[in-house]
Amino acid sequence: MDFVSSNLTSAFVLGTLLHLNVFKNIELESYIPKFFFAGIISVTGLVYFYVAQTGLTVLASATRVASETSCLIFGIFTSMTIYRLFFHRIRRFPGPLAARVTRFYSLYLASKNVQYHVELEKLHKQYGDFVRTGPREIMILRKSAVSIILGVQPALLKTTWYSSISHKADQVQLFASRDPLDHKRRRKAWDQAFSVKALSTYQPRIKSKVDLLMDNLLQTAGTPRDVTSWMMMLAFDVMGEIGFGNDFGGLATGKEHEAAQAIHKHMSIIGTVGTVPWLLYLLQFIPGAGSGWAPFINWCGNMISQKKAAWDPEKYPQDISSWLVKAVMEKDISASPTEESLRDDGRLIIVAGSDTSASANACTLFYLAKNPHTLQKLQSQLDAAMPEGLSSWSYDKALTVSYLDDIIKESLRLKPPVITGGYRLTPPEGLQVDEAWIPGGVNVFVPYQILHTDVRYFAAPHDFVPERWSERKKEMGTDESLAIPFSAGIYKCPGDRVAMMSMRTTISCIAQTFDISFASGETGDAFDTDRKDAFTTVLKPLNLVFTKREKWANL
Ligand code: HEM
Repeated sequence: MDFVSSNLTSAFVLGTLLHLNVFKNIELESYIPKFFFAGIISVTGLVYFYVAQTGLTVLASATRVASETSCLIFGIFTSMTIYRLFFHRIRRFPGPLAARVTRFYSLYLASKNVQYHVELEKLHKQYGDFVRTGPREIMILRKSAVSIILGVQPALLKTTWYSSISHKADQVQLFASRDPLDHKRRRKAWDQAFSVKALSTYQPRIKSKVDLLMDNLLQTAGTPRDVTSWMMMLAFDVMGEIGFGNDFGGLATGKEHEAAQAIHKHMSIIGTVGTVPWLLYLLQFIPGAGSGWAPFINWCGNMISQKKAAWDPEKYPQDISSWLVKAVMEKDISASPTEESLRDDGRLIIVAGSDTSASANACTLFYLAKNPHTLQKLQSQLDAAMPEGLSSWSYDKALTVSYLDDIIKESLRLKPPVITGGYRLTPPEGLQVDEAWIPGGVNVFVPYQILHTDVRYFAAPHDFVPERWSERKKEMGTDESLAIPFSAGIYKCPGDRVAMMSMRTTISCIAQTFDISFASGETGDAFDTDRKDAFTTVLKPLNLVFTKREKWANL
């Protein structure tokens, strides 16, 4: 064998050994940038070595190094493919062949129509309750998996999916912190921001935003309104207000703020590229790739700076960011560890609270338009609680109308704003879910929407039946703990109560004041079936007509 062929063979063997002894045993995603940069340095160094030691020209050296690098990479991928197909610890779980080999198969499925949840449901129907959806990932469709994966103590770690910005807990927001101790510590500040007392300061300010919306709907009553867009503007204004004491001006101007536009332009990237978490992570190293986010990042950054400048230790915090700033200023153990992570926490307030609430409200209005008898029943209960309509509205009275909650719950069951989510890592000792033993170090998830519409767990699973949560609960065998739109366990949404408060306020005011119908030419079908799964939901426009009820003709 001549020198060149022996080098190529060695490179191939080295690639195989690298995979078997290093890559196979670590969370590769976390190290990809490091390997990438180490690779560039090694390649450059090797070209230099050949030029200096063998007298080859730069071009000839580069060509030789390119061949050797190709053989090394070929060795890595050959070993990886054989291992993943035939020797991997989850090789016995069924799933598409391509998904066993590479995460790019998920990227392919998600890119088809940004409806990864639809593709996952097809896989569930084809392969059963335990499906290998990635080389090291299993989707589980079992009731028992919910408490095992999301609820056990100590909690399972979040997967590398959450590290698309950084793998260092002190550089990122709470949601992206994969270190359980760091998360537990920081979660305290968030939970304080959603205490009963804090919520009572948010409630009138949520109502003031809903009032703005109501003024608008009253002025344009009888004409079609795109609720997808208006619920988005409402949600951003609410989260701006209770998050930072400063809204986005959407309801006042009828236009989406540039910070909100910045988020929405990029959601489908998260829905598609997010299926290969390390790829999403690498994207940020491309110069200019993140520039589209700038208006949003700047808005939140300015807000945090203002909050810090205006910090008054004597004053009760008036918004969510003030609670986070309070922890930092008082050097509390729950504080975001760095300025960078505090700013990222600021962004989390808007990202986590706005699109989710907007989607929940828009979907609930969709179901009320589609089910006039449900709307009428709700109206009569709201009328009984608040006989003077809007002028007699109070949050406490709206709370007494339990059918309102049944409707919201049913809408969240059928169309959870976080459609899939909740990716967790099995502990080193593995996990037992019913008859299946899942080895350690495997990514697992229970897709919320598919679980919520499983006929084994919900009777007439695709029908909108709010009564399944109350008078028909027994007959329909409804299991409360299975509908988990806010997830469960220690990573459960801390904003669930404020989200419910916001939804109750919005839906009760609108439903008591208006009859709701589809606009001419609107069937609601595209809205119903073409939701995009971008972690949170991206909705199609939905044109509804809000007609003032006869009863309030003089309003
Ligand atoms: C209908 C509205 C909402 C829904 C359906 C919802 C749903 C969820 C879900 C499913 C998660 C867990 C995701 C995962 O583990 O991968 C989550 C986390 C979170 N949500 Fe919400 N959410 C809503 C509104 C809000 C609001 C209004 C806020 C307020 C800022 C908020 C703040 C958060 C935060 C901070 C987390 C991360 C929690 C942690 O990692 O400990 N959410 N949400």
